[in-house]
Amino acid sequence: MSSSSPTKAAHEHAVLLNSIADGANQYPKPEHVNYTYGTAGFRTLATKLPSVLFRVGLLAVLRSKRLEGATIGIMVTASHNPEPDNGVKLVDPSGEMLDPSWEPHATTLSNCPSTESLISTFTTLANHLRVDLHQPANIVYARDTRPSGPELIKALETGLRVFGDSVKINDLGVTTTPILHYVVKATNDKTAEYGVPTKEGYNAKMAKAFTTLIGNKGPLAPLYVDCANGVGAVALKDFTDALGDLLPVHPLNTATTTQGALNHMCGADFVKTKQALPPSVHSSGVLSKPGSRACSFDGDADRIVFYYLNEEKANFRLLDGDKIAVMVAMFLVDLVVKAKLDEEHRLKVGVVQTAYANGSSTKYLTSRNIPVTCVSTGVKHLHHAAQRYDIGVYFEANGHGTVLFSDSAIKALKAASPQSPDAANAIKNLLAFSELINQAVGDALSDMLLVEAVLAHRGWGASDWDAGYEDLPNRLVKVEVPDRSIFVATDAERKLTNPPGLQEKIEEVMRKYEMGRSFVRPSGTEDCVRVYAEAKTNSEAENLALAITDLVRFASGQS
Ligand SMILES: CC(=O)N[C@H]1[C@@H](OP(=O)(O)O)O[C@H](CO)[C@@H](O)[C@@H]1O
Ligand SMILES: [Mg+2]
Repeated sequence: MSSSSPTKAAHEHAVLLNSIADGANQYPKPEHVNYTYGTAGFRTLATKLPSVLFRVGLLAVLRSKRLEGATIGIMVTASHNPEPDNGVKLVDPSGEMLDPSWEPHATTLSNCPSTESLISTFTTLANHLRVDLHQPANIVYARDTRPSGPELIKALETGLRVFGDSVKINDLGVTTTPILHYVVKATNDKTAEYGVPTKEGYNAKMAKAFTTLIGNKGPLAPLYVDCANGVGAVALKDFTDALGDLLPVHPLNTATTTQGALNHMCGADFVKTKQALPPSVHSSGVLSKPGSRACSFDGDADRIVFYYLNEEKANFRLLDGDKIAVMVAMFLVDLVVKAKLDEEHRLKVGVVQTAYANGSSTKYLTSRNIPVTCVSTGVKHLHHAAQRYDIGVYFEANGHGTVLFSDSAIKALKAASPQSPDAANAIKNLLAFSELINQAVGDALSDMLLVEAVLAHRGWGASDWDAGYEDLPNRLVKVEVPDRSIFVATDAERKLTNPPGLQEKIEEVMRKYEMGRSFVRPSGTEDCVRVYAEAKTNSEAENLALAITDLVRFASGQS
């Protein structure tokens, strides 16, 4: 579009509104559905989402135009949720989640009941946000393997195309959430240092960093990877083709086109919540060989958990996000010490957790003088808190996390003049880790390589890694309540301020259990309240969870 004359501009604006109306009429909003852009964007049954996708397309273009054509990402996925669900979230130019101040705009647009109200809300929004509609826009999008993906992408593309030639689109096809984040970040990186903004660029960058880190320590022991029958299977295949035989990867649960298979009885969420092997991994027998370890991705490959069978009793042992954070933070602290940077450049390594982190992990870190910050659930909170350290390690217990290196940390490492070959080696490795680890978002594939690289450097197997600390037995319970909005949490969601009096009751019950800790918060992604409980023994954790669940039911009017 050009703005050569006021009449022409008015005409172009009218044409735009007409084409929005045409598109909107193809994708009417279903009645009686109320959408919210939450922690993970929009997420619900896929059949309810076409109108949302069309409107998200409009919003993404507004955001890109507002940011002078910076590339905005759109990911169509419902992660670990069941196959009939789907979802969509926006990615900001830095590769981070959409700026929270724009979340309400997404919610407002998606809830306009008619084409007319959509047009008027769009116009108001564009004015209010001071978007110059003549600016160009750049959008990159991708989807996971869900069967509903192609239809939803069509709706999204209809939303993008109403702007005509002013919008450039880059369709990454079927790929993981973290690869989409990587491409967004790399595309917007003016220095072109982050990497080539393609899937191939991602694979090449990681293969190079991993090769630097493993050197002649490879080939490593075989690793079994449960891909949750999702997009991780596709990405893993592409990556291992690029890597060669340094890490012999054996993918499991790769049935990406089998109906109903996605996340079904497998994947990181299954393993973490059931605290058990996926039956398919169990029956494959791959873990019965002593020293074997495996990991599970979730449906869009942004989470990972590891596990193995302990040798004496063949008991299942989970190595979750907390175990990853602890091992990685301890290792990076050691590398920083070895790097012997000058006092003024000494890098501060810190860990960010949520209230779901196992109490033993927090205790282990703090007793070793590693600073720990606790923040509210949701990656955006962790990510921002991690940015306050030179090297910020953040993981949710469920396996979603990464390690952020600040710009000044990278500068200090690049400028350092090492005093010894050991120091030079530590600096080289720290820089290689900063390349290997996805700087935009938690990434199962990158985290898998991170864990394997640390294990290789330590000379550890899974049981050595596990030996650091013993998790407190814990339970996570989903409680369905008539109205979860009455539950209001504070203090990084460790306490409730509402319903009145409930927090005192929770604490009274908690005190009865040795090492008991419990908290209640409304979910940001599902219509439920979550109860977390941990205590010294399994049965105490179970009983504490039951007692707190009863309190929650009672407080919400159920008996
Ligand atoms: C206990 C738990 O695992 N909560 C998950 C879940 O959030 P809830 O707000 O608890 O529904 O989904 C989020 C998005 O994927 C993830 O960040 C978070 O860790
Ligand atoms: Mg996920």
